Amino acid sequence: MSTVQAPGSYGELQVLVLPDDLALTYVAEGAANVIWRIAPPQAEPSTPPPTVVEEHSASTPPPSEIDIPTNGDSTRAANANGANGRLAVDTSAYKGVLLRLRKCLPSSESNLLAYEYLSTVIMPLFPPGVMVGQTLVRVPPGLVSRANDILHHREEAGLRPAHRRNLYLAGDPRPGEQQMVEPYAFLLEDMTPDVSQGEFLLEFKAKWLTQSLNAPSDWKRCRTCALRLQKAAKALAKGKPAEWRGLCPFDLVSGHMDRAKNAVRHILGHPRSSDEALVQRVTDALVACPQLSILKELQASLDPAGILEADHKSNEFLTAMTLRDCTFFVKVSPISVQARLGDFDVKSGEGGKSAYWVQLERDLIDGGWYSGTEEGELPWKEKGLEVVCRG
Ligand SMILES: O=P(O)(O)O[C@@H]1[C@@H](OP(=O)(O)O)[C@H](OP(=O)(O)O)[C@H](O)[C@H](OP(=O)(O)O)[C@H]1OP(=O)(O)O
Ligand SMILES: Nc1ncnc2c1ncn2[C@@H]1O[C@H](COP(=O)(O)OP(=O)(O)OP(=O)(O)O)[C@@H](O)[C@H]1O
Repeated sequence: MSTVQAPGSYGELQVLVLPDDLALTYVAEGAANVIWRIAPPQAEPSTPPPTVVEEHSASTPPPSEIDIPTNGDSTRAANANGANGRLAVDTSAYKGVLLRLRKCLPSSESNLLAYEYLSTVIMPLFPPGVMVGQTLVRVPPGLVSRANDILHHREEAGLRPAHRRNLYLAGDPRPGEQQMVEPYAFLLEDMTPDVSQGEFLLEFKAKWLTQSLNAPSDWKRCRTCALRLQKAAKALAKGKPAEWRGLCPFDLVSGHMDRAKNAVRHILGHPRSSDEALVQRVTDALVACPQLSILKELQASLDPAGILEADHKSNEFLTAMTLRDCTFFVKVSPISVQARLGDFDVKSGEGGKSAYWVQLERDLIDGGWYSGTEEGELPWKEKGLEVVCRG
């Protein structure tokens, strides 16, 4: 796929249908989605294996596969950017994949729209193998209902994070459950580390890799550090603890080993940050990975006017904002470091977000957060603790 197609011009899409009796295990959740490990149901020794759900040629769709009619005329399988451009799914065991089910959050996009955006806008921007592989699948309502039962049980047992309670999965048709239509879900390339092999997973956002074009010419801080300090000052004013030291994206892409290592120490966190060999290994891998330079270039080229002047309805600008908010998943093993990009959430600028972006930028400029002239007795104003970024 080498051209960007506008959403809406999407071709006929072949989508895998998951069996509704898959075994589900809760893995994690964010604000908008819950991640599950899936496995075939326990088969009786004499019964045939469960319905095989995998890719077939367009001319011979299996019974478990459906076509979504759309307004284009091409046919494509609903897979996005796995190791070689497609996510291979071992459906006999669903090995190497996780299931992502969407919560009933009205502000989030439907999975079909999210997939359309991902495959027509985002995926063509990257070479194969640099994104977390994703596949759109159809989920039977019974599967969602069982997943919701698990969430209810976890909540009753006090196992669900407090700030995630009272929000359940979309697509559960049972009366009494939160109602939102969502027939689709994603299979994701599983980045879970094998801790028994000494692996661990790092998750971080590289945020703004180039300076905001609206920052004053005598800026001392990058957009990400300026905003972090502004947020920290607000928290401190309310008597809350605040993390004001963090990853400076400019260090990561500076081309200077010492600065890049400093950024990686923030990503690794304590106590891993004091393992110099590990810091060096992860830094070498990140500075060599294609994702950072691609993100940096795209963020700049897709937002050439700056957030105060940009057309906030243009796909280019909105994609630049998406690329400033995507997540790095970095699996570190004793012998390798594997980086993938994920969480390319569609930004629409709607619901007051566009106005928020403008106001935030004005506040950063007018409040002196870029120039380092903000008012107040703040911890980073002490000699030796100043937060100053370099381009
Ligand atoms: O405003 P920022 O730069 O702090 O980014 C927001 C993120 O904050 P963080 O990465 O923690 O600094 C924020 O992340 P968290 O919710 O803090 O995890 C969201 O990703 C938010 O996007 P949206 O409103 O969900 O579309 C992000 O908002 P936008 O990317 O739409 O500005
Ligand atoms: N491909 C993956 N491999 C391993 N773990 C994953 C994967 N995708 C997500 N996770 C885990 O699940 C968590 C929640 O997933 P995800 O970020 O998709 O949820 P979300 O609701 O979109 O998050 P947000 O709060 O950013 O909206 C992640 O923080 C991560 O720990």
